[in-house]
Amino acid sequence: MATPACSEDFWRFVKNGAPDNANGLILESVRESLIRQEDTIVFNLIERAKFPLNSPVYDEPCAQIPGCCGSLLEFIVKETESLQAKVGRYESPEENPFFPDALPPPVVTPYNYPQVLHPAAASININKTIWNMYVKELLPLFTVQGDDGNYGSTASSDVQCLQALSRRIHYGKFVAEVKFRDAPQDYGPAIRAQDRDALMKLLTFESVEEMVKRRVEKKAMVFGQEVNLGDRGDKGNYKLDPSIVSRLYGEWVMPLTKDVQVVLSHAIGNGTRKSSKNRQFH
Ligand SMILES: C=C(O[C@@H]1C=C(C(=O)O)C=C[C@H]1O)C(=O)O
Repeated sequence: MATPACSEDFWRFVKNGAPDNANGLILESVRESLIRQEDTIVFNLIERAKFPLNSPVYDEPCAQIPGCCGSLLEFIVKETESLQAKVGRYESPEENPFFPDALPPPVVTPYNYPQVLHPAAASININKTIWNMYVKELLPLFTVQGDDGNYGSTASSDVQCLQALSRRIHYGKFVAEVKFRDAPQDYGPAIRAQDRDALMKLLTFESVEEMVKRRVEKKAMVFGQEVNLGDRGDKGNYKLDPSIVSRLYGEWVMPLTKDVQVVLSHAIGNGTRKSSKNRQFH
């Protein structure tokens, strides 16, 4: 049977229980993107680790800025997203805003992104969970305690980290799309039955996850080492603790990526058709 031309056709096939051809190449390209995104995440975390925790960025209202009632981080993320929305960032199926309410429309001609995802994918946004994980759990793990007053640079660095983590975790939408397409005979019944455990089992490749954890740890070692000419390498002294990056992936990034996939399958099972990135799921 020929591969359905577009996502809509494909999902009709799934609903009808019709088989589809597996296409390993597609999963391969999704995995390649996830691997490349690791570089961005590790670099961004190394950049953020230059600053101490600087807790006022997160804990205190930014009283000096007129019209701002939340934290400095909230302010900078909202302003960044507003600017980026104008140039069409959130038209991309890879991007999900942290503050989707009242984003301005694009002022540029929209780029014609290929519609590869099921329409329900646009309704999935777990950025609230990602925000809480980053601020409450991750930051205290990889920054040193303290306050150097460098709040603007710290918050700018947080924007990069949050956006990179959000993109990676929401990439679960693409992982789900290719995995469901590759084996509709397995995923179709689990989606229709909304069987979370069965879906998790199908989606999980433990050997891949082990490899991912080892690779990101190695990337943190390579990217975070002191580079000297000659032999004076400062071995074992890293800008970011590599074991924390491995933990980040094992405890949060990969489980949340799979959550996105399961939430998507529920939305599909529930027949979510009309959707908008303006909805937050928790
Ligand atoms: C992304 C994949 O699916 C799952 C999620 C993974 C991840 O988030 O990196 C890794 C392995 C799988 O358990 C994959 O199979 O490559």
